Amino acid sequence: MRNGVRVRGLRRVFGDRTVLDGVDLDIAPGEFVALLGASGSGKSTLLRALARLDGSGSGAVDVPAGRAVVYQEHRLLPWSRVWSNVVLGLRGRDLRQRAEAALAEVGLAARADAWPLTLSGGESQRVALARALVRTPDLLLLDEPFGALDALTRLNAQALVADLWAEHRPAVLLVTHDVEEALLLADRALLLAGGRIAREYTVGLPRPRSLDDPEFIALRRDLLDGLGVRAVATAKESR
Ligand SMILES: Nc1ncnc2c1ncn2[C@@H]1O[C@H](COP(=O)(O)OP(=O)(O)OP(=O)(O)O)[C@@H](O)[C@H]1O
Repeated sequence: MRNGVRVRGLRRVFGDRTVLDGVDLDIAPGEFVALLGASGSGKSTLLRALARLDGSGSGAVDVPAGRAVVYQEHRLLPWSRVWSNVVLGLRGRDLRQRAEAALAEVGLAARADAWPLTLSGGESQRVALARALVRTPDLLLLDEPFGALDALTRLNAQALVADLWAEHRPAVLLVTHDVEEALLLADRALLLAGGRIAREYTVGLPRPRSLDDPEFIALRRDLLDGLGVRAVATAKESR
């Protein structure tokens, strides 16, 4: 059976700085959760704990064994062809076929034999998504995966992630600075502040979501308020 995420009382201290101070977090199987918070609030630290890349915290962290992480920078190996990057570290037969199937899902079947340096930023990020998909994760951890993309490419990448999530239904934790991105994609948006999940917003809007929906706009304002950026929101809305 698929399982989700259960974190209780997670604390992580760097030197004399307590970054995570008793985080409780649940993500149900198949649920899409966005994590927002000020720069330095500990979002990536929490994501790394869920990825089990950092075992130095205290508290209980239960996560599914099948996990995949996508970072802001795609981390493709330049000396390996695209398909081989997708299945990097995997063993078994049919690796090429599995890579091609995952690349087809992100619209890059034709680039299987390309070198990573010949790809655009958006294409590289789609390869990174294919590399995550091919592992059929129960938990997909996305650390600002679209942060380095231009606005249009970013919108396309968000739509792709929405489609892939609907198709495969992993539990997702998406770390993002982008309130609209969180509200377009997530079932819940969490605000990390003071080392804890300080606020939680349920995004009960039907998908696909529209930026013009009055409920979307109201939620966006709430979240920006929570992040303490009301002035920016007002300026943007009055344009
Ligand atoms: N390995 C480390 N050693 C020392 N301090 C660290 C380490 N990793 C993170 N920190 C500190 O912990 C705090 C939280 O970092 P983290 O990267 O989790 O924040 P974040 O919310 O993801 O920030 P941003 O939105 O800017 O990416 C920061 O002050 C950072 O300097």
